[in-house]
Amino acid sequence: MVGNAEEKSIDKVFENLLSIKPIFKNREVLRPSYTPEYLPHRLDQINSVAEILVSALRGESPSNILIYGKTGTGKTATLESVSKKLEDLAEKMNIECKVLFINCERIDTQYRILAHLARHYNRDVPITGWPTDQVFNEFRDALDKKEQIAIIILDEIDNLVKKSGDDILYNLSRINSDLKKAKVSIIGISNDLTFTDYLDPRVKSSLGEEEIIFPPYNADQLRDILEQRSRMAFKENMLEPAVIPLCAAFAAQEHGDARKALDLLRVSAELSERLSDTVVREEHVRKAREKIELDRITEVVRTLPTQSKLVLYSIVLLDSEGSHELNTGDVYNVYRRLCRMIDIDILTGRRVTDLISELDMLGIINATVVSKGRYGRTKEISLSVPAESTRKVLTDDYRLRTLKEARPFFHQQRL
Ligand SMILES: Nc1ncnc2c1ncn2[C@@H]1O[C@H](COP(=O)(O)OP(=O)(O)OP(=O)(O)O)[C@@H](O)[C@H]1O
Repeated sequence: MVGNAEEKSIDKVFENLLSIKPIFKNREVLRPSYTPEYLPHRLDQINSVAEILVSALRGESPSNILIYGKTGTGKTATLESVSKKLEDLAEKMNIECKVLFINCERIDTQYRILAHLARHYNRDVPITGWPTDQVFNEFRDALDKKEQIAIIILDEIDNLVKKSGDDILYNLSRINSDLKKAKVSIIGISNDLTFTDYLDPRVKSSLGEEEIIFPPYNADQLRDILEQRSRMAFKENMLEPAVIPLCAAFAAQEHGDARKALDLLRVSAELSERLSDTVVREEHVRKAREKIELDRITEVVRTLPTQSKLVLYSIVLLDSEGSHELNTGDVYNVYRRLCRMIDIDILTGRRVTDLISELDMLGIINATVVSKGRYGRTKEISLSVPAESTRKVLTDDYRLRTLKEARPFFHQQRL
């Protein structure tokens, strides 16, 4: 009997859910993996890239390019659309020209990049084990079998250089002098304007033959981007008029990131859908913004090293005790107790001060240096994130689990 009733109520659940009028026409177009055919407010950058790459259609190797811009400014999307157009035209004109996209966040060593390139030209290269020279020769020989142009795009090139140095760039930027038939151009895409400081000057001048900057979007531009996407994503009249301007304004405050604006719009609509609302409203946007921020904080806190988690937990405990003007000494005292409780090495006061600065940089706490006159300087510390959810994420870590029951400490009690 009970089983039957349950079955019926499950049927009802689906019935109810299906009776809600869907807000989305196509949710996928709001995801970062989707690139629209037309990119508003990137015409100048599209023209600059195309003016350089057009040489490939004349059988010449285009100049190398360095592309800079903050995250979410459309660098990858622009390069993807220009590359696709270039390859289509090359095919029509019977020119052998391929654009090879490499994400250096994932493929982040010289060996892996060369192996990836060699495999693209059907060479069998093991995942590890060969000397790098051999992999390089394999790629070069495969490429040079016929007249062709390879445009290698190294996305997130700053990651590659910081992790593995610039040998790969040195080798690739000199490859043309070794090739008889084929030609290679390199395009590096970076979020970090200063990454070329890490490069050998020869690599720097060869890679940076051309430089293109992608500025952040302002609120009006983000609004156009969201309008374009929402026409594809939503059924008609599903958004209240204030929704898109608000998403655009929030994202413009966070360095004009189109990815953030699109995420905010998608999460707002998902929230409205979950609340069985008929349209997306301003309040959904505000709630979605809080949810995204909380998810971000949770992820940052969850992935902190144990020692930083202990420092943060000390601040959370002091905060829950109602101490509003915490200083480094208070935090250090509680931190030492926590370390003893779970039998973990105690770091020096100086090191803990460094960890406090790192938490400040991550936006989890706010630490301001204050002068104590002849007693030197200290930091006044406060939490920038909600204490309860932070405490929960911290004690989800099995090493800190036994601290769940730790009572708030009285920081006046010096050790
Ligand atoms: N002008 C634009 N028009 C429409 N969508 C855009 C535009 N610029 C960026 N986007 C969208 O914003 C998202 C992020 O863009 P993209 O990945 O190109 O940024 P990026 O500058 O390469 O960022 P990152 O440096 O983090 O990789 C993608 O979904 C992309 O389609």
